[in-house]
Amino acid sequence: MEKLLKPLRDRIDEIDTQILDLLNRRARVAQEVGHVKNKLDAPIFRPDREAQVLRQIVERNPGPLGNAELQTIYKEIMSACRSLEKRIIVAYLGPAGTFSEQAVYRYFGMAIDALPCPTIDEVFRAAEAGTADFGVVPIENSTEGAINRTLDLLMQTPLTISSEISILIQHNLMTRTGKMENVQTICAHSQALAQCQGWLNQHFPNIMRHAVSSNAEAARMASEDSQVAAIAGEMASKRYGLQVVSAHIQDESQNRTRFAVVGRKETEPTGKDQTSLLLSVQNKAGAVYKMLEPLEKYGVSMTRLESRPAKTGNWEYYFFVDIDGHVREEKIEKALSELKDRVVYFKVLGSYPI
Ligand SMILES: O=C(O)C(=O)C[C@]1(C(=O)O)C=C[C@@H](O)C=C1
Repeated sequence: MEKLLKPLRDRIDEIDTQILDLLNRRARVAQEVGHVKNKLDAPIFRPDREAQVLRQIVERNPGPLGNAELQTIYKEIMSACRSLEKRIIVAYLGPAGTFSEQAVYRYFGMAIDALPCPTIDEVFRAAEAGTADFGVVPIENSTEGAINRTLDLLMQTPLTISSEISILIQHNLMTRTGKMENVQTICAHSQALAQCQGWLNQHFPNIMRHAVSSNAEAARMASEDSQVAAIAGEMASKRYGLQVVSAHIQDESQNRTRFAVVGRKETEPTGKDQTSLLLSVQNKAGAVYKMLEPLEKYGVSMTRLESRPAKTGNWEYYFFVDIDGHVREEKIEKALSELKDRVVYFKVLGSYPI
């Protein structure tokens, strides 16, 4: 067999030499881009440009490699090139090993410094103060609903949303050995226990369940105690050296969490963007309808409308609205300038590629 493989592997080696050369050529050009940006004091990370590169890859892909796999590879290539310009710091809701951390690496690639923060407030503060270049915060979970603290902080922050990431939340049951023989307790965050309730009732109805501060904390406990099993995501199993007993045990197979990337710079238009708005109207009949009328007039499609009770002031609700398009597109500008006159509170949270 080795004889048959040898010539094929020689060809792979040869191609790898070429790829290596091309990657380093690409990296040197990125370094030049970095020098130009430094001179002009321009932002190093450009979500709009990275989105464009990823779209081009899909458009030009002749196969047999799949689009999603190539995009993963390209995210890492750009992450590595970007880190030669500047290694960016990304704050997120810690501890390490959570789905938030997974979202950070999925979006920015591995060549960054991830900064775990104890609360969502701290994530915003780190990005506002410049301790971090960006923050990654959960906005909404498809089974648990909106993350209220994030929505409240988005209202107050000077930061803008520069991108959005959606992560499929897949829970694994894990122990030190990959077996359940000695396990007395299954630990996880209360939300994870809730999301896996049906599966746990069916498979381990007699093992005690214990809610802890995070799934990563459960994984850390399981790594130190063979009587503990943890429910957590892939990142936690890697970080704490655990073996998977059973993968993807969540009751809802399409359990997703959306995260916002918040930063101090606005994202440029790419031609395929979304804008997030925060609005409020007086509590009068037909006010919400009137608020949205300009969107219809200019043919702007709304992809999300979520209401939150206001805590102060003379109105009762504020609305998180996502629309298709970038604030710098003419039709969006027109629609928003009319919409502004019909509301008591108006804030553009950010425009970013979809
Ligand atoms: O085009 C740029 O502005 C670059 O800095 C290059 C590059 C890349 O590797 O393609 C790297 C970082 C930016 O976020 C966008 C793209």
